[in-house]
Amino acid sequence: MILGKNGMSKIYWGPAHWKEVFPVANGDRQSPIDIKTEETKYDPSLRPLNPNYDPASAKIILNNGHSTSVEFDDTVNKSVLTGGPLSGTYRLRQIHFHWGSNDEAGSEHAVDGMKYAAELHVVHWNAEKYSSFVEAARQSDGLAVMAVFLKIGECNPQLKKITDRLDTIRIKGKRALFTNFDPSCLLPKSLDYWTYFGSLTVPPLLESVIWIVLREPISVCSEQLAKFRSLLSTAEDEVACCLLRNYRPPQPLKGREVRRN
Ligand SMILES: CCCCCCc1ccc(S(N)(=O)=O)cc1
Ligand SMILES: [Zn+2]
Repeated sequence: MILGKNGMSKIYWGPAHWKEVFPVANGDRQSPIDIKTEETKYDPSLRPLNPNYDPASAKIILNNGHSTSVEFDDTVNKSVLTGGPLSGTYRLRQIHFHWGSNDEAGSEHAVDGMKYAAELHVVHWNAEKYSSFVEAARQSDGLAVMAVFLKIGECNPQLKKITDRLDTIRIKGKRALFTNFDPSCLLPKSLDYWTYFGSLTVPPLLESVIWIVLREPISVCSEQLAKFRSLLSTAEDEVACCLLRNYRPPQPLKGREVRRN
């Protein structure tokens, strides 16, 4: 572990320093990106997205210090994503969020330079070809992440199921039971999407993600976002520090194509 002058591990120094520990940060297929809609290419071979989730797969909600996630049982093919740009069946692993210190920014992907207030990531892995999430995370077609933009507006009753539990997992490392939850309830009406080949947006930044970015945002109100910002990035025995922002800025496209259905 490389420690910085303030004794913090370099990872927590933020995106500008990640390349010192993870050289792939300067790779050819890094995420997120700014999607320039005029340059996206219609691809008739892209199929409709087909998310098929069982609410019983939901297990726990946790605060890992850099986001809050809901973890699902991915030992069987009970909650899967097929269709879209994907060949084969990708198994649901977890969902998590990215947000900013105010409502003006917080999403990781941008659309024509515009950032939304937050972004939901629905993380799946290629269980047809690989035997575990960690193995899949090292393969170029190992992961599929569906990104949903959160736009400031009406409070979102479906998101309330998550924001109402955040006060029980304020401290890094805390987890709580969280079941009977189908993440499809957080998807917009339209499943139209952009898709491109990219990476994890946090260390180890592995270039193993087929990104599927939904074009229609869902709504979130300021009060709900404030609850995400009140999560702590610190553990019990540390001086409390709020998780005010956890988004990586857009990365160079390096010639990649962004397709749309
Ligand atoms: C070898 C273990 C890898 C754990 C990677 C966990 C992770 C999953 C998704 C994302 S995100 N923001 O790109 O959707 C980031 C990190
Ligand atoms: Zn993410």
